[in-house]
Amino acid sequence: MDSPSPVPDDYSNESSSESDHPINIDDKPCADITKNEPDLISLTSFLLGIVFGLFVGLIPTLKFKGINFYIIALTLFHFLEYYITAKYNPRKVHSDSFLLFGNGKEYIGAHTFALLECLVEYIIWPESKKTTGIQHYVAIIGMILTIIGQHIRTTAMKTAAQSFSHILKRKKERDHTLVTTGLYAYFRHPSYFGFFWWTIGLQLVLFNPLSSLIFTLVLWRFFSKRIKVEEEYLISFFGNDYINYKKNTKVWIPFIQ
Ligand SMILES: C[S@@+](CC[C@H](N)C(=O)[O-])C[C@H]1O[C@@H](n2cnc3c(N)ncnc32)[C@H](O)[C@@H]1O
Repeated sequence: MDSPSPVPDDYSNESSSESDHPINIDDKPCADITKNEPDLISLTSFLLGIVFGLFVGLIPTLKFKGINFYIIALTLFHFLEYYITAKYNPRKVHSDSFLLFGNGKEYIGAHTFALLECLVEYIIWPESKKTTGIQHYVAIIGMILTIIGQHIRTTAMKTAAQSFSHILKRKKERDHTLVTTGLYAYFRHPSYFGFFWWTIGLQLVLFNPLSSLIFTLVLWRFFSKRIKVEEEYLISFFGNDYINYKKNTKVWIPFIQ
């Protein structure tokens, strides 16, 4: 069995399933319906909405509110991945843009592991999940990281628009331009930065010591490798423009240059 990973599989899947053939109607870029089956898209959005609504509704009932926050943030994240791609990058939107389908076993396994860790610790040591004392501050820091991380990720996807792709591009497409404005003027990889802190924030909200450590190590290792490869391609696409951009911007994920 594959080991759990907090990285959605579409990140690691190298085979392109995004639309390579632009579709325009009245000069407006359109989504390819064959890659966005309406029944699947509407059902997925509906189910994400139900789970989101259920955990909002359960806020007064559940004792440990960290669970509510976790599920609300998770469902919102997956909805926004599709929605922002559909809105700002319609030619590349695909049912996989939810980052839920494909071979997502490791990713689902990682979140299941985190929820199980929380449950087991709650059963054997309920005090460990009480939001009093220092834990109150840990929960607040976790929530702030999650909210800011989500905001940065979503804003980056909006700014990069057609240059953003969930799958790493190994061939330059005609509409791929170098993005150096907005958040990209301050962060070299804002969507990765946002996702990194979003994930760690969620583990802090659950007061999960084990998952906090494992998720941080796995994500750090993943992004450090991914950024190296991505930048080799970006240099081959944009040459000196990317080299100069790289010189003047930082990643802001600790120990990644
Ligand atoms: C999942 S997106 C992530 C973008 C960026 N790494 C970030 O974290 O915001 C990956 C794609 O974005 C493209 N990309 C990354 N940085 C870019 C930039 N500054 N301008 C244009 N394209 C970029 C890469 O070619 C890659 O195919």
